[in-house]
Amino acid sequence: MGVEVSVEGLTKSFGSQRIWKDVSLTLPSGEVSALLGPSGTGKSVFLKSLIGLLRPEEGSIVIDGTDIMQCSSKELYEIRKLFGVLFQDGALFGSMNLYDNVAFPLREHTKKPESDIRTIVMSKLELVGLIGAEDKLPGEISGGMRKRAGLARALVLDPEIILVDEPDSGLDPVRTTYISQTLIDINAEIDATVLIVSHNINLARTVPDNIGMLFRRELVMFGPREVLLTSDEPVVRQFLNGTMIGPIGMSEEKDEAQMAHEQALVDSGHHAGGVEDVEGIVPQMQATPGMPVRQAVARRQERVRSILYALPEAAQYAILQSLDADQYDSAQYTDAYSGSDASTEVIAR
Ligand SMILES: Nc1ncnc2c1ncn2[C@@H]1O[C@H](COP(=O)(O)OP(=O)(O)OP(=O)(O)O)[C@@H](O)[C@H]1O
Repeated sequence: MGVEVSVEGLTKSFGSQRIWKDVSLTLPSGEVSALLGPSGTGKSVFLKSLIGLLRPEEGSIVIDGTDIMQCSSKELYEIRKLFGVLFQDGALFGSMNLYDNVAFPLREHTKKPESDIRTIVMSKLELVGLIGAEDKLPGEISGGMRKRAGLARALVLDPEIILVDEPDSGLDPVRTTYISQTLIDINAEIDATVLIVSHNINLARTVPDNIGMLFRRELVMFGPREVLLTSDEPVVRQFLNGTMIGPIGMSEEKDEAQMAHEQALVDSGHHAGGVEDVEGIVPQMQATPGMPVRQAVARRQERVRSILYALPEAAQYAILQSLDADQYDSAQYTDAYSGSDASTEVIAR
């Protein structure tokens, strides 16, 4: 099972530019989490901080018992071996074919013979659906194939934590769904802890077990998917529906006057863009039939049961709906609704 990543009070600035402050969250072991947020809110900076490529000025990042903010560079080197990272463009070497690109970390970091390397590389290429394309150069294949090759390379050292930066960027909706399915299948197969950074609404609605969102230099929320997907927070609703009406603006956050002006335009008949209000929760994607059972599902059910009372009412209801009726008698929890605090905005992390 993948390891837990626990972030506490993390703050990052570049010079006088504050990116985010006091970010605390825990990526549960072996579950798939997604970090959403408008462009420029520092999602990639967060991801790079987790692997120690950027250094926040405050806070802790505890991975497998080691705080990488405090540890030695030798310890950080060891911790990094737990990670597989898919950068936005796949970050492949342009002069190497896909086989050599995927084999690269094995040749660099292990002493495995070429016969073992071949077995591993081919199995990862098969997992991402690239068998037959081993001899192609990155420049000869589509963006979607480059991403899948980058994913295969991120997997060869059997990572316990997989970080994925915008798997959907540059892909059409269908290819985005295919790569989403691949991520779920990988989680089923190797039970790694996964963090996906994205602003793709479909992916956010269907892939992760847990969702967080960055906005205005803060983590607005982080928790089971049902919390964000049922949230009434204006910024969350606007983001999920992709409309212009709400606190998120084109280049920076809007002020009250701008919001009032836009609302007046819409009130007088102007289209606010985006999709119709999508209410409720669409089912989460499952591992492809024939793949191993995704262990995260049962673990997560146990986990959300234990924090159910601390969640907003709508999220509690959605979670109860999603739990297997055979295993779970929701009637015994009905009383919990009346006692819960529906105005809770930030949930237990
Ligand atoms: N190495 C760096 N030095 C200085 N500023 C940086 C550095 N890396 C990122 N930034 C700044 O940090 C802010 C957040 O960038 P980041 O790429 O993390 O945003 P993001 O949420 O991932 O955006 P997008 O969704 O558009 O990819 C930006 O203003 C960016 O210019």
